Amino acid sequence: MTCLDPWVLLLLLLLPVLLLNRTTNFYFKICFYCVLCVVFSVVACVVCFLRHGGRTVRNMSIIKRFVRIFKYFYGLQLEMKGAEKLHEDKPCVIISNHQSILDMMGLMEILPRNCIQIAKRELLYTGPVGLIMYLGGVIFINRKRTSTAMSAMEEVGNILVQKNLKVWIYPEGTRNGSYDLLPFKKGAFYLAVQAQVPIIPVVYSSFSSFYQPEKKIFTSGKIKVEVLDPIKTEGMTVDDIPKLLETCHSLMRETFFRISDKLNEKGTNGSTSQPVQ
Ligand SMILES: CCCCCCCC/C=C\CCCCCCCC(=O)SCCNC(=O)CCNC(=O)[C@H](O)C(C)(C)COP(=O)(O)OP(=O)(O)OC[C@H]1O[C@@H](n2cnc3c(N)ncnc32)[C@H](O)[C@@H]1OP(=O)(O)O
Ligand SMILES: CCCCCCCCCCCCCC(=O)OC[C@@H](O)COP(=O)(O)O
Repeated sequence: MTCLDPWVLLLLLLLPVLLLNRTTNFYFKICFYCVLCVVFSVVACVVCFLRHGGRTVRNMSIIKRFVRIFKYFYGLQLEMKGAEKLHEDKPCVIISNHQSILDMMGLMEILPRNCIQIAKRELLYTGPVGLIMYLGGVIFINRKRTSTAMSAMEEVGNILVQKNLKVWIYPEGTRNGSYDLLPFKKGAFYLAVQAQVPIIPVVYSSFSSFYQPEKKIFTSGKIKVEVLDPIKTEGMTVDDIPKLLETCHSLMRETFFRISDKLNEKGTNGSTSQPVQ
């Protein structure tokens, strides 16, 4: 027995109490999510290096396998509709709503082959997590400098068709936990029009039925995912971008409301959920 043993014992006795308390349970789950990301990233980095020797989008299939385990720890169920639309072997721009760091679980559940993602540059500096993103071929953009972000995305546009790639972009440009979509940034639409490839919108239902950071709620739950029909951009020019953006935004917003559980006035999950049609 070492002198630390009473403390370990105390912690073990306190653990059920901490896990039963809503606030500590919330922080525990978030911390555990970060720990999972870091630990799995370290392991995945080694596997990626051994398998492909460096940065390539093919590493995403390895990353996907690891991240798909996360949902079991959190009791999350994902219900997909129209996922086959993403797997056609053609270049496209995929846009989806972005609610939280938890999105990554939903992303990896449905991510097609040869699909790169656009992320904010700051994520590159998150140690092993940044390294695994780099190895997976994620394109990092500096949101504070529109011109460099635009040219990084333009480069993606140049190779999209040539290398038969897909690109996944969060057009809201930031996480948004409110029960609505933010106005869209324009980069994804410039990219699609520039490369003359279709846009495929993907909508995730609101997490607020099981995850509300402001109320420290994080329970098990279900995420509905709906892949909408591709929107063609062939023949479109820069002048058509505002209308294209508006069409995508309203289609996604409509779908978001339809598949999300409505909150009641207390901000908790009510019984007004609508089934996916
Ligand atoms: C094994 C275990 C592993 C565990 C670990 C996990 C590893 C998992 C691995 C991998 C998962 C990866 C997951 C990644 C997730 C990351 C999520 C994020 O980081 S979300 C933030 C970054 N994303 C974006 O920001 C969206 C893209 N943004 C844009 O497209 C913007 O439009 C941007 C940055 C290009 C410019 O943004 P602006 O804030 O300046 O706003 P605007 O209104 O769009 O543009 C300003 C002006 O520039 C013009 N413009 C924009 N793009 C243009 C273009 N390409 N050409 C010409 N003009 C353009 C516009 O027309 C506008 O002009 P006018 O105001 O209308 O006059
Ligand atoms: C030093 C180790 C830290 C480890 C932290 C691990 C955290 C896991 C992060 C998983 C990647 C999730 C990507 C993501 O969702 O990033 C948020 C950005 O999209 C938007 O950023 P913001 O809302 O504009 O701040």
